[in-house]
Amino acid sequence: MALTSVAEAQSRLLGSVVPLAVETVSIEAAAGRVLAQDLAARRTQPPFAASAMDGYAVRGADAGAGSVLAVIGEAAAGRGLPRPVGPGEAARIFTGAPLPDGADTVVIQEDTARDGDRVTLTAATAPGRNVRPAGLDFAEGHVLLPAGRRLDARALGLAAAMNHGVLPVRRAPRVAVLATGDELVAPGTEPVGPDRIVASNQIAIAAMVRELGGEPIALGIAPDDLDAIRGRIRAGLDAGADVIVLLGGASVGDHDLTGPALAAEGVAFDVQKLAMRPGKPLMLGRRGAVHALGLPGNPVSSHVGAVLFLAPLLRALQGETDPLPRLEPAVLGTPLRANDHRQDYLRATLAVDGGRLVATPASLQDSSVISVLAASNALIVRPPHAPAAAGGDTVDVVRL
Ligand SMILES: Nc1nc2c(c(=O)[nH]1)N[C@H]1C(S)=C(S)[C@@H](COP(=O)(O)OP(=O)(O)OC[C@H]3O[C@@H](n4cnc5c(N)ncnc54)[C@H](O)[C@@H]3O)O[C@H]1N2
Ligand code: MOO
Repeated sequence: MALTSVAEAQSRLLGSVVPLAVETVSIEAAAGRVLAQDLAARRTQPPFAASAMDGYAVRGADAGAGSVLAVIGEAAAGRGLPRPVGPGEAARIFTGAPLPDGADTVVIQEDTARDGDRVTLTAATAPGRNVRPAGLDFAEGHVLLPAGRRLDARALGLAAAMNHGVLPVRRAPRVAVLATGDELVAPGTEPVGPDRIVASNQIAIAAMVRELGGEPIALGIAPDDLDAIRGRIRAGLDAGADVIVLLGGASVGDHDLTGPALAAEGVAFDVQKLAMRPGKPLMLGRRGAVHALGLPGNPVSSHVGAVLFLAPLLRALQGETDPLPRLEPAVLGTPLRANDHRQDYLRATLAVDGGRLVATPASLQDSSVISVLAASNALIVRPPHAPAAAGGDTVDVVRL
C-alpha cells in the first residue's frame, strides 16, 4: 500500500472537519475553550477619563510649581466628585477615580504639600499628565476577540472587561481513548507480572486532550481480541464520542487488530499508512461525523502522531482557524545524515545559544524511548529525501 505524505494526510483530515456546535457558557467556565463568534465590547474602557495616580486633580494652567490651590473635595474609584474643579482649585483624587469636570491634569501627591484645605504644588506637572482618557483601552462596539480565538487567561480577562458574563464557545470535543494489547497493565499495578508492559500512551493522550480543551473518555485497556476492541469502540460511541482514538495494534502483526475492529464498526479510512517516522502505521477515518484515529503503540510514535493529527483535529473541531502545528526555523546543533522516503520527526532540545535558536537532536531516536521524548522540547522536521545537513544549517522545528 502506498504511503501517504504527512501534508496530504493533514489536508484530508482537516478537509473533513465540521466544527462542533456552539454553546453558551459562563465566563468562568470558558477558560481554555474556543470562541465561536466575534466578540464586541459592550462598553468603553475606561468609560470616563480616569486618574492614573494618587494625587490632586487640577486644571493644567494651575499645575506649575508653587501654585497654592483650594482643595474642594475628593474623587475616589467608584465615587466621582459631583462638582467641577475651577481655576485656583484642586480635588483630592485616587487612582482609578473619574477626573472631575474642569480638571485635565493629576499632580502626584509626592509633588504636593497639604495644609488643611490648601495644597501647594512643589513641582511642575505638564498639563494632561497622569490622566487616562476615556476609551484608551477600547471603545464600545469594537470587535476585540475574533471567532476561533482560544480563551487563554489574557483573552478571558479582556472578555470580562468587555462586560461579557457568558460566552459563545464551541462544544468541547469528547475523545474516547482506548489502549490495546495483551501485554498492557494499568500504571500502578502491583505486581506487574512477567512479559507485561505498563500502559502509558492512554494517559499521555488523555492529558493532551485536556490541554487542547477536550474531554477524554477513558475506555481502558482492551486485549488483542477483535470482539473486545469492537465492544470498547461501541462503548465510546455510546458515550457520545466525537473522536475515537485507538492506541497500538496498528501494524501488520497477527495481533494488530485495531484497523479491522474500526472497519467492522463502520469506520471508512481516509489514510492508513504514512510516509513518516515515527508513526508509519497511523490510521485516520470516519464513521459519519465521528472521527477515528489509530495511533501506533510505540509511545513516541503515538505521541508524535497525536501532535501531528489529533491536536489539529481537536483545534479544528473547536473552530480554531490555524490548527496545524507551527513550524519555526532553528539551526542544527549537530550534523544529520541524509533522510530516506519518510518524513522524519527527531526528538530534540531547543535552546537559545549565542542569540540563535539551536535544535540539537537526541542521540537515541528509537520510537519506544519515552524518557527521551519527555526530555525533549521540540521535533526537528526532516522532509523526505532531505540531503545530509551540517551543524549550523537551518531546519524546521515543531515545539512540543
Ligand atoms: N513487519 C512490520 N512490523 C512493524 C512495522 C512494519 O511496517 N512492518 N511497523 C513498525 C512500526 S513503525 C511501529 S510504530 C510499530 C507499531 O505497531 P503497533 O501499533 O501495532 O503497536 P503494538 O505492536 O501494539 O505495540 C508496539 C510497542 O508499543 C507498546 N505499547 C503498545 N501500547 C502501549 C501503551 N498504551 N502504552 C505504552 N506502550 C504501549 C507495546 O508494548 C510494544 O512494545 O510496529 C512496528 N512493526
Ligand atoms: O512508526 Mo514506528 O514509529 O517508526 O516505530
